[in-house]
Amino acid sequence: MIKVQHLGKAYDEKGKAAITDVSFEVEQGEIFALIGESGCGKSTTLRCMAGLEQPSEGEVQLRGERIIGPWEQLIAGHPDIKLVAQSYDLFPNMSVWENIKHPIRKYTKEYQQYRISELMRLCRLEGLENKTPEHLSGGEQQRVAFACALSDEPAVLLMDEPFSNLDIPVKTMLRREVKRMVKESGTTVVFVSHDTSDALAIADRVAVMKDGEILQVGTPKQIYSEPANSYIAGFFPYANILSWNDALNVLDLSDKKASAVCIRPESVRISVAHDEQKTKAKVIDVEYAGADDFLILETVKGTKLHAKANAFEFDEQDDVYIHIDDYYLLDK
Ligand SMILES: Nc1ncnc2c1ncn2[C@@H]1O[C@H](COP(=O)(O)OP(=O)(O)OP(=O)(O)O)[C@@H](O)[C@H]1O
Repeated sequence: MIKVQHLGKAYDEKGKAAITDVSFEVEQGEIFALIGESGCGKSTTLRCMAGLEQPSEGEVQLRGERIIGPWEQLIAGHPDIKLVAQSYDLFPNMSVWENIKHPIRKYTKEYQQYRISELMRLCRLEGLENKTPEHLSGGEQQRVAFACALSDEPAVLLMDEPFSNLDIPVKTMLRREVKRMVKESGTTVVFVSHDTSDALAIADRVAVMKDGEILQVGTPKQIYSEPANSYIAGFFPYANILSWNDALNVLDLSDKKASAVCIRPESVRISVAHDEQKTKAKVIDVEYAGADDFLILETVKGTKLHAKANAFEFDEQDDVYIHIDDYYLLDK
């Protein structure tokens, strides 16, 4: 559906390029996430894909046709591609109904009625028809922005940080809703986020960006369990990225060679019973987080590890024995 080929963008001819040689493809109906730290070039990539930014190099194709940049046409953008910006861009003086109607105002009254009612249902906005954006919660405004973007049935929906500025319960609910709405409508979606949990929760595939370049593209499972390098491995919270020497303190790595080792917190198995076969460690911190508690452990040889465990079962200074169930070797 959409093909990004060797895309490059330098805002300032003398300065560093915002993105360099960015390439990936997105299938029809797929949810694709671009993740990376602030300033790594996610929004620039998205804006080039929407035809709102002129690429310095490379191109973006929609169904095999090049997206024309803003310097080459009078009105920037592409009719089949909609971008939902971080600011939602709703009309403040219009009701929810009128906001959703705006992109399809040229169609017949009957079609408008049918389409808006369908979107109100799809985006769970029933009952909010007459409210203006200022009287809606953040999550509701986000759903209205989503309905507006979907109203003219774009082939591709681009979303810039759709889940930021939302509290955790709303964010969790909205991620689930977005996935349902997108899969139900068959739209192709590319969204950007600096939060790996967004990508893991709803994306079919993920691209990790750093300093304007794509480091790895894969399914959430591949990115999580086969990270291409330590940066990607460490981009997920609580990952243990150990130097080779530190790793030797907790793992038998004979016959193996790498520059670093990644151990996920859920791979650190903890027991309290004395066991000569296991590595002795001390609990140095306990972090309560409800469903996902974490311990910080330190082995007798000084290697620190995050471990997932029921925090109520442990106290600081407890002696424990650990076994590493799984790990990944990292080359750089
Ligand atoms: N209009 C612009 N003019 C000049 N430089 C820009 C412009 N827009 C972005 N940049 C620069 O390009 C780089 C990439 O910015 P971009 O907004 O694409 O990153 P991002 O990953 O989306 O960041 P964030 O997550 O903070 O939104 C940054 O160094 C930024 O300062």
